[in-house]
Amino acid sequence: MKRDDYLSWDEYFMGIALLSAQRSKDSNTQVGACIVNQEHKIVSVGYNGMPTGCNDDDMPWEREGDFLNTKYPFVCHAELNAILNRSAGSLQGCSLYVTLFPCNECAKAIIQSGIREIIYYDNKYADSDATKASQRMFLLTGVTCRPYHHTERQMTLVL
Ligand SMILES: O=c1[nH]c(=O)n([C@H]2C[C@H](O)[C@@H](COP(=O)(O)O)O2)cc1CO
Ligand SMILES: [Zn+2]
Repeated sequence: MKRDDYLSWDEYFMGIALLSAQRSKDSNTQVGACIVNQEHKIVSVGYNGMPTGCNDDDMPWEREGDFLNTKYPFVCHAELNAILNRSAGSLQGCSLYVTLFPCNECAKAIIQSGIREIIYYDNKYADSDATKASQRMFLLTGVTCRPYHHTERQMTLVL
């Protein structure tokens, strides 16, 4: 008999975004992203972290203080990493599963890459200007955004 409690596509791809977020060294916000093509094949994943070659232990992870002593000018966002990490092919028509609604800088990269759909898990900075700018650009360019529909499924991985 066919098993019926298998993961839906949305659960599967958001699950991979959530798992990827667990690689983040950011103690405040861990973000994961998973890019999927129209054939439901994963083409890339990413999480927020310092640029390759910038040692995590030598970089600031603070949120406040002098700008250059915070993480903000340095950290590479999960969505940008996922866009840049793909090994081959175009992202035209792809969907992005991401654990946090994209900021305006990532929105630009998302639009330029050809990604046409965003599924986001959390939108904790919904009131920020960055989010408002993203929404404006997504609306203008026809990139659809939908919140992830939580299924309340609990999963435990024994690693
Ligand atoms: O869309 C995003 N993608 C993403 O990877 N990030 C990262 C950058 C930072 O490491 C962290 C945000 O830090 P904080 O919530 O402490 O301001 O999340 C942040 C956003 C939205 O701001
Ligand atoms: Zn961003």
